[in-house]
Amino acid sequence: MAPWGYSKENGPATWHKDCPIANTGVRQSPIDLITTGQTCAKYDSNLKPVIVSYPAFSEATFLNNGHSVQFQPSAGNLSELSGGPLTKKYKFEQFHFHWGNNDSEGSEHRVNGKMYPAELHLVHWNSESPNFSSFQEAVGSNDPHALCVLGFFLKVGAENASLKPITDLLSKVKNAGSSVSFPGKFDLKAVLPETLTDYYTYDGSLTTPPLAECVKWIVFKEPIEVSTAQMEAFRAVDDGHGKPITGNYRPPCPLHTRTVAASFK
Ligand SMILES: NS(=O)(=O)c1cc(F)ccc1F
Ligand SMILES: [Zn+2]
Repeated sequence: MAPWGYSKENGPATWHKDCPIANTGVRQSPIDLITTGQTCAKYDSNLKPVIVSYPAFSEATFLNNGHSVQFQPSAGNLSELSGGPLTKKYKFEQFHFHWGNNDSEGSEHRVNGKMYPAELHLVHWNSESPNFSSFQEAVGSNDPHALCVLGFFLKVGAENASLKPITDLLSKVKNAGSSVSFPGKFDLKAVLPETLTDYYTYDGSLTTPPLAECVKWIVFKEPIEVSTAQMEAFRAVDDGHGKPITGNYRPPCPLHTRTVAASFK
């Protein structure tokens, strides 16, 4: 079977062939975050602000893996996540993006059916579990909260100076399989909104194969602005089959018996 992707031949509707959980799973991601009505997100006053400790990364690789672009710091990175719905401390692993080929599509999560042009995922793994001591082990652990992914919507507006070092590098990883060592330091904290208080949170999965159901999702209400030029830079990245990656997002999955909590009214 051709490796998975987002085309007609190998896209989300075909993933169940190698990954049955795509169709049988009851906590798959992404989902449509509904804010009113029956199955809507429920305000939980116990939900605290998310706490991130992201010292500027000094050593990292930026790569195009054919289905996204990913920023991966060296193993020594000390970036951590806690607070919010979490009871443990999580270690930062990588961040990557999902985007579309126009501004009306591209995000994986949706809000009342609305898609944003892109979505940033900050991936972390529980560094306090006795059952695993690496990201890869965490993914294979069957622990329901082995991973925590922070999702931020991107919307088109002013140029994002904090993300410019990343979007300026996209042309250097145009070819699938290419990677560059990130020049200088990158301050991820500067990319995020000041306050990480307003978010949706629910139990879900990886949104690409192996679709493991091990993710505590935290999706922030407040989008991050990027310019049209910055969005266009994502759309020029190739998928390894001579075509640009122009829609590396999985459609929303059924909620089943899950509930979504909101940290805000
Ligand atoms: N899109 S995702 O954040 O669910 C994700 C993160 C990984 F580390 C691996 C696979 C994934 F699909
Ligand atoms: Zn992702």
